[in-house]
Amino acid sequence: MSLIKCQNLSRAYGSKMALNNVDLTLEAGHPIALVGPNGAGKTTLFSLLLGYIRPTSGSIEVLGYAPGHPSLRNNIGALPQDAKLDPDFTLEQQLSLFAQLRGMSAKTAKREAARVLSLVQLSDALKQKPTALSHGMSKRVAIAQALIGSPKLILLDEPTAGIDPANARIIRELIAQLSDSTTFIVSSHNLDELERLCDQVVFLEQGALKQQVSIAAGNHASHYYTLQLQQADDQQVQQMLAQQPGVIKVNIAAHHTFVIEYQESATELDLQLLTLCKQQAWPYRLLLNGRSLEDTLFASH
Ligand SMILES: Nc1ncnc2c1ncn2[C@@H]1O[C@H](COP(=O)(O)OP(=O)(O)OP(=O)(O)O)[C@@H](O)[C@H]1O
Repeated sequence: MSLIKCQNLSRAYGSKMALNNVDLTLEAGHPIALVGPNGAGKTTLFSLLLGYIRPTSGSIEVLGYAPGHPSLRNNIGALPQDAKLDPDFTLEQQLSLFAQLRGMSAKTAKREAARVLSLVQLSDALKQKPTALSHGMSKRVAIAQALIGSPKLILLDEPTAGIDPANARIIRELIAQLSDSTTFIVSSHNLDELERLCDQVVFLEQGALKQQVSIAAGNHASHYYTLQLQQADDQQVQQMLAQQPGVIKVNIAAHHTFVIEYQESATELDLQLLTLCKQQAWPYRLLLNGRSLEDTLFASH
């Protein structure tokens, strides 16, 4: 059984199609990235999966059930984009309450509150009220809430938006650590972060599913090198790289950064490229096996 199965899924707000005929099947496993420009329909998809809103047409199943089904109550958790905590209650009180709403006894719920707070490295804040927390800490508490009951699926809408690198790292490490038992779907605009975290990317644009790419180890790395120089005449370098044996195509991905697509048979191209840098006295910054997620999604083919 698939984790998520959407067939011809559409959702309109008035005349606006927020999602348009999306067919999507996702299996449980490593974290999945959900990306797309503002207004692409990411939050709408999350809201549909959680059963907060209903499709205008088409079908949607989570773990074989329609969203909102009681069997999903303990199997799906979420961090909404604008998660808010009640300023008047301690974290222990709030998280215990959420655990009780998921069917736990008061005693178990208290233990669960302590467990999830320790997962986000905030055990010391158990008796504190949200007003005592920084923005990054508040976000971690909101994520702790999504972890209550160890659901099989957790949807995280921009979990690291607006928080500092140290807090973002704690969140990333937590997602990686829990991924054996929970599948995370992470919506974010930070492609570098998603690339480090996720194996699969779902790309929405204007309500339509544009691409579904696998970035599992080596998968999108194959047959691409990314070469970055400290200084270069980009057009000239592009031309010379394109003339190398085994090279299919060279794109200028950014200032002084070249994505080189090559034939499988060109096994020594890395050496060739470094030799060329030396011969031409190009000051090189890095040579990377593969290409960035950004380039994978947005390169013109
Ligand atoms: N409640 C609503 N009423 C009317 N239109 C809505 C509503 N919610 C979303 N939309 C519209 O649906 C489209 C998809 O919105 P959605 O919030 O799902 O996008 P998103 O990909 O999450 O965007 P962002 O990256 O900005 O969070 C947008 O055009 C948005 O304006």
